[in-house]
Formats: sequence, structure tokens, C-alpha cells
Amino acid sequence: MCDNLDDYILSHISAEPEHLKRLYRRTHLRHLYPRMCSGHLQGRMLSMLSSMIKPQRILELGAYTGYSALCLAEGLAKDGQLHTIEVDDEMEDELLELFATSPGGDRITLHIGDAEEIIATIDEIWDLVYIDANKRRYVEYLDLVLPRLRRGGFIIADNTLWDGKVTDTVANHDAQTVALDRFNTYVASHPELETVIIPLRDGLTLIRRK
Ligand SMILES: C[S@@+](CC[C@H](N)C(=O)[O-])C[C@H]1O[C@@H](n2cnc3c(N)ncnc32)[C@H](O)[C@@H]1O
Repeated sequence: MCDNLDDYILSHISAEPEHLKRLYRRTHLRHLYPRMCSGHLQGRMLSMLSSMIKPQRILELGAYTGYSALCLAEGLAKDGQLHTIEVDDEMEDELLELFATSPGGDRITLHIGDAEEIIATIDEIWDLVYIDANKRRYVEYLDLVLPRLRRGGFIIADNTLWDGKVTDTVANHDAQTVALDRFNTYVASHPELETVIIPLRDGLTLIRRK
């Protein structure tokens, strides 16, 4: 998207809450790969989708600096809870501090470890799952969460267009592109799922379990 249009959109959508502005800035000052942080537009989109669903239970795979978890938590139903799983244990202290001091953070439980190992240990039925961890493992994540996603529940998967690389015809794709293309093909033909891809940022796939 051209910068002008980007700026126009950001000045014509709901403002980014102050605590998220600070988190976005801190992420850019302190962390490698700050582009992974959702940011203003995607954050407002996640908040809006969550508010439309009003989930009791949200599962997030891939917390990074916690931006998307706080946005998704904004839409939780009364008494709702969000569980987020992050494999990088160096993030633990920072995430715990963030959730202890941010609006809605008291409704977030952090699990440190590999998503594929932790998913099975959380005894919940999910209304909304946000997949944003290892791009090579999206199909495996989907198969693990689907039996615990309530009928009519939603999955949101990030980065599914992978900078447009999923449309490349080059034979020797990198592993992430191959895996994301496999995921896109898998969900599109899955009999239990309805799927749309929104070309927002790096591609956001919305999936509903029938
Ligand atoms: C794209 S970032 C998440 C960004 C965050 N959801 C946001 O929107 O601000 C991906 C995160 O997934 C984590 N991750 C990668 N592989 C993982 C795994 N196997 N299990 C859990 N987390 C993983 C990475 O350490 C990284 O912090």
C-alpha cells in the first residue's frame, strides 16, 4: 500500500490507545524484527473482530511483545479469558509486566513453551483462535485446535499471503512460503470450514467452523 493511503487510513480509523502506542514504540526500540508487532491498523482490526465475536475464551499462538493479545482481549465477553503461548522464554518477564500493568491484561494468561506442546495442556473450548506463531506449522496448529474450537467459532491466521510470495511460481520456495501455501490450500478445501482472506498487511485469513 502506498504511504499516502496508509497515512490516510490511519488518520481515519479509531485512534491507537496510548498504552499500545507506547508498546509499539518500545518494541521498535528494544526488539529484533519489530515488524512482527501488529501495530495500529491490524490491532484495531483484531479488536473489532474480537468485539464482534465477544468470545469467552481466546487462544493466541505467538505473543511476541503482547500487542495483539491486548487488542484481542478488548473484545472478550464479561468474565472472558485469553491464553497466549510464546516459545521465546526471554519474553516472559516483559510480557508478565505488560499484562500486569495494561488495560485488560489481568484477563490474559501467558504460557511459555512450544505451541504444539502447550495447546493440549489447556483444558478449554475456544471461541476464537489467533494463529501467529511458527509459519511452517500452521496446518499442524489448525489440526490441533480444531477439535477444541466450538462450532460457529473462529480462527484468524496472520501472514497468510507472506508478502505475496505464496503466488510465486518459483520451484524452490523457502519453507515458510511452502507451508503457508499448504495452509491456504488446506483451509480452502476443508469441509468443516468457511474461509476468507483479507489482504491486510501480510494477509489475514478469517476462518469459521461450520
Ligand atoms: C509474528 S510474532 C507474533 C506477533 C504478535 N502476535 C503481534 O501481533 O504483535 C511470532 C511469535 O511467535 C513465536 N513463536 C514462534 N514459534 C513458536 C512456537 N513454536 N510456539 C510458540 N510461539 C512461537 C515467536 O517467538 C514470535 O514471538
